[in-house]
Amino acid sequence: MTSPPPRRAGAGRPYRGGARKGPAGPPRRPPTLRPPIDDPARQAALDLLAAVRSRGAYANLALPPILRDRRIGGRDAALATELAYGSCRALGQLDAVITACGDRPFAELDGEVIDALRLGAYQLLHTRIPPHAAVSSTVELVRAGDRAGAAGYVNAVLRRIAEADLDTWVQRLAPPAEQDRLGHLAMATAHPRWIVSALADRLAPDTATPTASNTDTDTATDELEKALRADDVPPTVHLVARPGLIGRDELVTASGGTPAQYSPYGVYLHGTDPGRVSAVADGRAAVQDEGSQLVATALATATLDGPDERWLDLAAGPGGKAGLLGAFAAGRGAHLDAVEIGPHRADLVRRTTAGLPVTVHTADGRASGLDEDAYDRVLLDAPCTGLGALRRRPESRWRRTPSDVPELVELQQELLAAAARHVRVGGLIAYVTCSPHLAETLGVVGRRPDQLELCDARPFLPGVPALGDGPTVQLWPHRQGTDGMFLALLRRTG
Ligand SMILES: C[S@@+](CC[C@H](N)C(=O)[O-])C[C@H]1O[C@@H](n2cnc3c(N)ncnc32)[C@H](O)[C@@H]1O
Repeated sequence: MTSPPPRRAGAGRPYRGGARKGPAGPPRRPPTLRPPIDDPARQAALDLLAAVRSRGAYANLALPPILRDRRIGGRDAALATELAYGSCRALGQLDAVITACGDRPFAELDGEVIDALRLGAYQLLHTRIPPHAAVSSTVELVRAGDRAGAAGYVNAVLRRIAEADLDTWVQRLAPPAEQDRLGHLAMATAHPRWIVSALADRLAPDTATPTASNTDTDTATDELEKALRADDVPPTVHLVARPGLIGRDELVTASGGTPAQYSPYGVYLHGTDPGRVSAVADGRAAVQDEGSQLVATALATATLDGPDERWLDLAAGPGGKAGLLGAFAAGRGAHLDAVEIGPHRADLVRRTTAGLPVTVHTADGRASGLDEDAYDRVLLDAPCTGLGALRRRPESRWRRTPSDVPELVELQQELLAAAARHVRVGGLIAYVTCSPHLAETLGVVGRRPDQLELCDARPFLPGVPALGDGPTVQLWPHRQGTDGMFLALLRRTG
């Protein structure tokens, strides 16, 4: 049964706002004249949405200072975080519903009006906040803001949205799953279609073939949906006990956490602020996703013949893996050169590796001037789309575009060629991305320089389940609970 098309809201309303272009547009009230709004959580979420939209802020970096400066804590902080991050994650899906319910082209709406509509739509479609409270609280914020004249329009659109739940809107607006499986999943899980397609290609390359059975396709769709839904689950904080500096058991006791499942150095924190763990404050431990711990540990423990003293990290900022490798190096009489192109990020590497046998170089890894044919172990944790870490960056899925991929692949290939020049014959390179995209992972490794041979990486992640057929490794949030890290171990043969 098909649902009736939604009625559109807003006809006859006085609001005449459009996208603001330059200084023109309706006059604004000075901010100082705004009546105070007693809704700190929603106001914070609304301001975060404005920062993400108007100045390209990263939600996970911009929200903490907003909360801190306004002294928002406890339940209000939790609500602000849920509304702000949730709205960022669901952005494209919310916009589709808003577009269906409004009578004005989305592109012509004022930015502030869009923010309010997103905030209201998120509450209506993704939370248990009663619809009347979601609508009225959002309209109140608009009334108190710079676009007070749009309050009636926002009220009308939100009331129209409230007429149906999320599943109903997905059925109405998404392409039917039988006709367009990926397009339907994109709307249902609030992801851009190209990302759905990229994950589908990586998870089940052969279900796209005409010989794939319906059961294969159903199983692949189930797993794809799990992978997409995992992007909406905020990750547990993981700590790494830097080997030689603090034991894992000691860190468990000191932090009140629990031992990680797979990384021998990992600890899961459950609600404790890592900033309050003294071992983190003094550098014996650090916040680091378990997947990052596993790939760095694999490089440090992979079998190597000959000398094992000179290590290189060719794209090191902000220094998580350099910190772990530096701790391993300290215990083994080795030294790590860490290269990072961004001066600020290079400083972060210096800070996190202070006291360890690590030298940081601010340079382009493609032409760093460091010795060639010289390094025993090389990490190339390449700049990438970050599609394996979308759960950490709420707005990121909507900001990345497919056109980012070829540019990054070119850089990844150039950096891998540089790594191949720096490593000695018989030495090892770990090529790592926090993206499962085929072009950035198997594609780059498939076009590796001739002198690099692919080794089986799986034995160096002992105890980690679901690693597949090898020789490379792809970790997934929905399989191992880690970020979506890719690892290829490459040995130079000539
Ligand atoms: C994926 S991050 C590395 C993360 C790091 N390994 C960690 O665990 O904290 C990639 C880094 O490469 C840096 N980068 C980008 N292009 C580079 C280049 N041409 N040479 C060196 N570093 C580069 C980026 O600034 C970024 O800090």
